[in-house]
Amino acid sequence: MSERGFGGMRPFGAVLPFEHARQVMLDAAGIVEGHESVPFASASTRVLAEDVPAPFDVPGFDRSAMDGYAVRASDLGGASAESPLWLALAGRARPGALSPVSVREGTCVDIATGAPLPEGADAVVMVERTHRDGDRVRFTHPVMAREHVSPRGNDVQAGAVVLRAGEVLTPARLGVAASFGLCSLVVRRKPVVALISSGDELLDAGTDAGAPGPGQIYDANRVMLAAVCAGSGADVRLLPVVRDTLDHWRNAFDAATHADLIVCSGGSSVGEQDFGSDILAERGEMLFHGIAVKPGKPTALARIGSQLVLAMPGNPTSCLSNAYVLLRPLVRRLAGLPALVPVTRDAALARALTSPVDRLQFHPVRLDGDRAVPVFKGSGDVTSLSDADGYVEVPVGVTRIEAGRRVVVTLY
Ligand SMILES: Nc1nc2c(c(=O)[nH]1)N[C@H]1C(S)=C(S)[C@@H](COP(=O)(O)OP(=O)(O)OC[C@H]3O[C@@H](n4cnc5c(N)ncnc54)[C@H](O)[C@@H]3O)O[C@H]1N2
Ligand code: MOO
Repeated sequence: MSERGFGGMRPFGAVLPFEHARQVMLDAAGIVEGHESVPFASASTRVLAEDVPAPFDVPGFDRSAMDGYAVRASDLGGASAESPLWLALAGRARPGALSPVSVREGTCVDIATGAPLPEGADAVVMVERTHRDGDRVRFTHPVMAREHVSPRGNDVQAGAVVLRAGEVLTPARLGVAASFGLCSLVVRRKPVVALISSGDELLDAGTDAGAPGPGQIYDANRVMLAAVCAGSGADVRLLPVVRDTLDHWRNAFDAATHADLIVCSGGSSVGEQDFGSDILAERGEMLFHGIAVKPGKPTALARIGSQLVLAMPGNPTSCLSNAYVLLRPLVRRLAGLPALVPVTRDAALARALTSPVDRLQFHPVRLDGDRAVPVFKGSGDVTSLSDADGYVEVPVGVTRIEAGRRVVVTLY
């Protein structure tokens, strides 16, 4: 640990190509074990842990799909505008109860959408196609048997698996579960992600009020990382800011043994005070340190027993850019959520942009109609991404893209 060249600094050796690093990371991650039962109010976007079979038919009875009249189709065979047929009105059928009257030959029943079809009826005629005169109703069209009737079990038959383990709970799927009288579901446990910000300069807005002192800054990374992790299905735990000593790092890691994933920001580079990589080497197995990406090069991944640790750069833009392209897929994988499908836009680059020859660059851009406006200021500038809608990927080997060129923008 203490063997350091260059006056305590350790320069980066070889760094991994971005896609390689991303694959190493995804290969190291599996869905976390464990289930819990959650009420519907907090079930949206959770991942179902078990199949849900239908306990009964839906609808549970032959149901009218229209407001109108329940009839026997055979009674209206010859009905037309020229020779209308009249049926006697026998009563009313309303939702929530079986019809008190049945439909016998020559009669009809006034019925509401959603009401059980009265005994004897086999079709419904929309009210717009009829004319009522006292207790008689005139029909001018024939009707097919089953017309405007949703038969029992038409939507779902009892015993059919309507929701499957591994599916994400969307509003529609919650609606299906609700229609079976359920009010909670068994879902996969959320991965616990512990967030650590490190740096002697950092202030915590929660406890350190007032203007920063000389050389001090407010911690922005934990807030950004927490938002990305929570939006990717994690149960987020914020740990206190870690100061730049190995003992502080050790204490923080001791406090994070419950986490499935530890995400740190700061101290991931090669400086004398950058203990992030030291603690990873001390506690576990380093899977990589350094990625050929801009921003975000000093990023490390390690395994400590069953835990993963992703150590991100302190620079806010580097940290958040990596959170979008690395941390988000990692957390989604741990949570059992499907990989995000990138959403892209085609645009004309508003200004030329440059890129280092040896790193893949995720260059943030703002969309302005058909134009992609580069907005990257610097890795240390917290506003580089707040004005961005997405990024342009500039491959290794490409050092410049000229203004006016068509580019693909991947939205964040
Ligand atoms: N000799 C080299 N030096 C550096 C290299 C390199 O390859 N060789 N890489 C540079 C790159 S690229 C980056 S990115 C940074 C990352 O450094 P660290 O991860 O060690 O981050 P720190 O030094 O701790 O902080 C960098 C910067 O960010 C500020 N910071 C830190 N934490 C927060 C936070 N939670 N909220 C807001 N701002 C934060 C910190 O004050 C620093 O200004 O390394 C380069 N160096
Ligand atoms: O990798 Mo750094 O994020 O370029 O400043």
